Amino acid sequence: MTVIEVENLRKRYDDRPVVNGVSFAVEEGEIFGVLGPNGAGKTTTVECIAGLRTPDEGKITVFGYDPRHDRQAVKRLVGVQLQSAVLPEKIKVWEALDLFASFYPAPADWRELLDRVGLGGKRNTLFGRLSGGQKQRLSIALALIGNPRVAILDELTTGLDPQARRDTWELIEQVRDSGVTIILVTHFMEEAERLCDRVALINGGEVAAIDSPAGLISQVEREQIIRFRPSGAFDDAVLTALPEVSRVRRSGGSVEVAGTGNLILVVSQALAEHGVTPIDLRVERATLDDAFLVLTGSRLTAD
Ligand SMILES: Nc1ncnc2c1ncn2[C@@H]1O[C@H](COP(=O)(O)OP(=O)(O)OP(=O)(O)O)[C@@H](O)[C@H]1O
Repeated sequence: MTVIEVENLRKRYDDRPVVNGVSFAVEEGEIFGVLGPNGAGKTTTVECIAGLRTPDEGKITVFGYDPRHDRQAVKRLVGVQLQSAVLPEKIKVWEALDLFASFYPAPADWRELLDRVGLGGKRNTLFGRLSGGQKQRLSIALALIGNPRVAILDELTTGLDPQARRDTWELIEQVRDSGVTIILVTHFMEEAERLCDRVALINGGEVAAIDSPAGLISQVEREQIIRFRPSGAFDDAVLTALPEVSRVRRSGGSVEVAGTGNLILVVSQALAEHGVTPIDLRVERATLDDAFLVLTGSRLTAD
C-alpha cells in the first residue's frame, strides 16, 4: 500500500529553486531513502511531507491527507526527527520525552520507548551530557513518541563514530520491524546501501532515479573496473587499443581500467605481451556512489 505520494513538488527560497519537480511514492513498511549531497533539497522535501513547509507547487498525500490542509492528521501519522531539532542542554531525558508526549492525544509509553532505544539507564541524564549516539537515540524516541505510522529521520548518523552509526542502523531496522515505515534522509551512500529498500537519488532538487540499491547499481554495472600496479612501464595505448577497454586512468602507481567482456584476461594478455605483470590485481564492483555519479553526473561526498 502506498502511504505517501509526492507529485511534482516545487519549492523556491527567495526565487532560488531548491526543489524542482520531485515525485516519488513511499510504500508501507519500507525504509525509503532520500539520498543526495548537501543542499540537494532533501530536508525541504521531507519537511513539506511533514507539513512543516508549504510547497509552491505540487501535490502531497500522506495516508490520503494533504499536509497543508490536514496538518493535525499528518502530525499524528508522521513522526519527525529533524536535523535542526536541538533540545536545551539542561533538560533531562525523561523530561524531554514527557514534554513531547504531551503534544499527542495518545502517546507511546516513554518508559518503554526509552528501553527500546537503549537509553533505559539514562532517564535522569541531562541532554547536554549524552554522547552523540545517545542524543540520536533520544531523537529517534522523540520521533516515535506519538506512535506514528511513518518516521522521518533526517541525517541521523552525521557526526557519529562508526560504532555509534552501526548501532543506530540496527535501531532503525528494529523500528521498521515494529511496523513503522521510514523515510531516511542521508548523504551517506553506505547507509542507504545498508538500510534502504528503495532509494531516491536527489541532486539539484531533482530525482535522478528511484530503485533498490542493488537495482541502481545494476543500472550502471554494465562496465567493470579492474585495478593493478604494473611491474614496469607501458604505454596506455597497449590497453586502449583493446576493443573491451573503454578507459584507462592512472593514479599514483596504480592503473584503473574500465571496460566490458573478459577484461581481466585480455588486459593480462596484452600486458604480458609487453613484459608487464599486473601486481595486486583487483576487480572493483560498482557501489551506490558510482551509480550516483553515473545517474546524476556528480559525486556524492561523504565525511
Ligand atoms: N528557509 C530557507 N531560506 C532560504 N534558503 C534555504 C532555506 N532552507 C534551506 N535553504 C537552502 O535550500 C537549499 C536546499 O536545502 P535543504 O536543506 O533542503 O537541502 P538538503 O539536501 O537537505 O541539504 P543538507 O543536508 O545540507 O540540509 C540549500 O542551499 C539551503 O541553504
